[in-house]
Amino acid sequence: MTMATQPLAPAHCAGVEKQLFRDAMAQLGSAVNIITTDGEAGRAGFTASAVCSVTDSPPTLLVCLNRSASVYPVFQQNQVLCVNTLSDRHESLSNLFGGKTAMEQRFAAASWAPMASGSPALQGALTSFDCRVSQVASVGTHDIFFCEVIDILRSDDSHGLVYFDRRYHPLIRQKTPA
Ligand SMILES: NC(=O)C1=CN([C@@H]2O[C@H](COP(=O)(O)OP(=O)(O)OC[C@H]3O[C@@H](n4cnc5c(N)ncnc54)[C@H](O)[C@@H]3O)[C@@H](O)[C@H]2O)C=CC1
Ligand SMILES: Cc1cc2nc3c(=O)[nH]c(=O)nc-3n(C[C@H](O)[C@H](O)[C@H](O)COP(=O)(O)O)c2cc1C
Repeated sequence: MTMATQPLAPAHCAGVEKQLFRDAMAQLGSAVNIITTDGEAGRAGFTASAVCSVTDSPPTLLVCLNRSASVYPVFQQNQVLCVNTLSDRHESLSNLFGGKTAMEQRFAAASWAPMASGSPALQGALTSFDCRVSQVASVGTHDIFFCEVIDILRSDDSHGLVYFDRRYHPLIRQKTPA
């Protein structure tokens, strides 16, 4: 079931300038993900760093999406999505899905396979979490999609990708001693 809550009033953010907030948030290193969906409203995808584990019972993660993004109505209607966590080889793909590029052009740059929900999994992603949206909360400019994970694909041998200080950085995987 999907529940929507009322957005918090902007006054709740008063006191810290937006630029100061962004400059500070830029110091939090984060994984980079391409969030995809496919369904009645069509296919769409965007880059997101605002992804977080919520609970393992039931397995749930969250994704924050700006309601002004062109992809927003598609995600809102489809109610399914796939979180594809990127490897160090995906920097240009992340930029392509980071805005302003036509959707066909975004998807043409990589190979995809549908998960059980219909959402596209990125071939070569570190991990793909196939999800059904279970709840939605609106806060300020963004919607928080709480997503129940219904299937997972993993490919653990690539290096990771971190977004930190407004730049991408490879995250080198240490080999486990035999
Ligand atoms: N949560 C979000 O909506 C994020 C959006 N972006 C978008 O990607 C572009 C490039 O971002 P950066 O190079 O990191 O420089 P930036 O100065 O726009 O953002 C710095 C940091 O602030 C946070 N942030 C930025 N815009 C935000 C928003 N509208 N709501 C909540 N948090 C936000 C993110 O943690 C981001 O890494 C911008 O257009 C930015 O809006 C990037 C990261 C997260
Ligand atoms: C590294 C990076 C991280 C981003 N993280 C988010 C995010 O967590 N949430 C979000 O709404 N937008 C995020 N964005 C911006 C969206 O990817 C972008 O607005 C989206 O592609 C929609 O663009 P469009 O309106 O041109 O379709 C991020 C962009 C980049 C480059």
